[in-house]
Amino acid sequence: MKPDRKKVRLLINPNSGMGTALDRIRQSLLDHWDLPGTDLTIQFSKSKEDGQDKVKRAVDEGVHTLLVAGGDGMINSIGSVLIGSDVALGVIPTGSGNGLARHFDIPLDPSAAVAALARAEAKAIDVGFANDLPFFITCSLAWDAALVNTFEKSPVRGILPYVFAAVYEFFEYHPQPFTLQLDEETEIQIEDPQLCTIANLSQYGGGAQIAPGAKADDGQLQLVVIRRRNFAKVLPMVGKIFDGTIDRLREIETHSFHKLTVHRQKEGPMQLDGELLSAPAEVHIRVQPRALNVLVP
Ligand SMILES: Nc1ncnc2c1ncn2[C@@H]1O[C@H](COP(=O)(O)OP(=O)(O)OP(=O)(O)O)[C@@H](O)[C@H]1O
Repeated sequence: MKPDRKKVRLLINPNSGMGTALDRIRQSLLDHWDLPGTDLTIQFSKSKEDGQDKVKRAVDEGVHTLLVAGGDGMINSIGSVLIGSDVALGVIPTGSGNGLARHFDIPLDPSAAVAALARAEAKAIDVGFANDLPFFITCSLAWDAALVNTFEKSPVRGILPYVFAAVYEFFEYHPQPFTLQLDEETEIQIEDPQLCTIANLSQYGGGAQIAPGAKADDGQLQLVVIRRRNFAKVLPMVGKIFDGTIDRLREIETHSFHKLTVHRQKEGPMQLDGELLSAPAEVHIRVQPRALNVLVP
């Protein structure tokens, strides 16, 4: 069914630590979205599967705008169903990292986000795929993936446990050699890759900008690689990642590409939009240009 502009649906992740945000989101919806003639419905996404079923139904029912209150993991699971559709995805950030919302300057206060999205335009953004699994923000394959394992065990969310996990895994993670085949033209061999991130948007979340120059709709992805260094050399990089100047460091290699194959010696961790998976030794990355419509204020 063709989307009907009047049909707006809000899907809420009750697992993403919303606290009192729900009341404020409700009020902001009434103020900015519940206009005469609008068919506004609110649903909860109890799990990834439940959310995806509800989104499929929303698409079938001709919903035009799907607002999602959740973190980057939730956005990934819901957005995956919307790839290639005409539905506009509006992100109300209630997660801990909120990398997608930060990239697009969507207000981090959920009720302010609801208001800003009411005035936003839909913009088609690129979607990355790693072994056919979609990602909108980043995919990581080395220490930058392994640290998510430690972060997920932390009972608290936010930037501090993330930094703690990064330091802890810095000493635990043992790099394995990677061969990187970019667009069938360039081959790069790296004996000791510490960090190997593929970025569609600029940051992991929490303000940590790993690819400050990444553009959402340029039809390309960015590969960012850092070789193993001693801890004293890595420490100054932390400030650079937060002030958006990490790409000026000599130690960083950045390449834009459409297609990339990563050959590792053995299987290893993979991070997709903040979620940790185990991936085989060979990972195929590609981009689908302008495949997802996102509301950008
Ligand atoms: N569609 C979904 N519906 C309900 N829960 C989901 C969905 N997708 C993921 N989750 C789970 O919800 C929890 C919170 O995830 P979410 O991505 O919303 O927030 P977060 O992880 O704090 O945010 P961020 O990724 O921005 O740091 C996780 O346990 C995640 O596995």
